Amino acid sequence: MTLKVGTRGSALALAQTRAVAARFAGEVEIVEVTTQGDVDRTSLSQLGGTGVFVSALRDALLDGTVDVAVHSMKDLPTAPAEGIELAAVTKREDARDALCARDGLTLDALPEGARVGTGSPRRAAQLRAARPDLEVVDIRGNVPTRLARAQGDAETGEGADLDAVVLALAGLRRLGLEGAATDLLDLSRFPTAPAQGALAVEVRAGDASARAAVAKTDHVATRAAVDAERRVLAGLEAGCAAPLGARAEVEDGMLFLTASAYALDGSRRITASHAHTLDSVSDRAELAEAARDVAERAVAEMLEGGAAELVAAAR
Ligand SMILES: NCc1[nH]cc(CCC(=O)O)c1CC(=O)O
Repeated sequence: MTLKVGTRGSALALAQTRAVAARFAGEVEIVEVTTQGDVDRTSLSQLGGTGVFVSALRDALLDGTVDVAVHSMKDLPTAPAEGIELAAVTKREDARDALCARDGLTLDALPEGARVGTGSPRRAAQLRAARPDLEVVDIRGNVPTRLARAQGDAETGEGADLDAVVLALAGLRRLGLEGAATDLLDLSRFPTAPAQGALAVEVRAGDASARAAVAKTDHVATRAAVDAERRVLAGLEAGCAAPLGARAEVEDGMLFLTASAYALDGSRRITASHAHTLDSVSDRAELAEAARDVAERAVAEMLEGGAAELVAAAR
């Protein structure tokens, strides 16, 4: 039986879905599903609510149009979805954000007052914190559209109205556009969205054959890391548009987590870092417990420091 794999129709979604589906067992068919996020041109920060990219795909899964749904994991709301199980979390790509600037410029080398585009309140706050002189411009659209704002038309170079845009390196790589990156922003100064760079593979709850077909693409350490990061989002009751960065990693027998909440204007950053020592780096139950533990401690510390106020300001 052919496994029907649902995806958004954007070039990025198609590229990443094809890449992960190639590793599923048996025959697969890729099915494009249109989501509200693809249709709506409103600013992401205006759209409100979480998961605009996700619900149409989940509906297609639940009504049997597809057997598997592949999402960018950072676009998934943290609330569990009725009737759906997370069958696999793929090994994370480089999670860093990339500055894509005209003339090969780095963030430090951008001229005073340069115009930098992003639709993400987190990236906007981080940019303002690093370079208060920059003019941060709210942009939307798919990756090539956003790139064109800084690069102009692919052939003529005309029509660029920004000096740079910030995009996820993982997305650029999957599209073969990594060459557009002119500066890779380090994760300690620019922690990225929870789960950035990982893909979520969902199946209908209890569908053992679909679960088995995708099982090989599950990466235990990535699952634990993004679980910890997403627990911070949930613990602060923040949505995907919150000015919140988080980075977790399994390394040297420990699960590390660092998370930061920002004031939208970049004037404040509240950071917490915690680690949990593991007896085994491949024991799922222990990793899940470690993720819960580091996230709980980070959330408590951030709330103590006033993070609720920062996150609420972005609603
Ligand atoms: N919010 C859009 C989105 N969702 C996932 C990615 C690509 C990177 C990833 O898989 O995390 C992007 C584009 C971007 O942020 O530049």
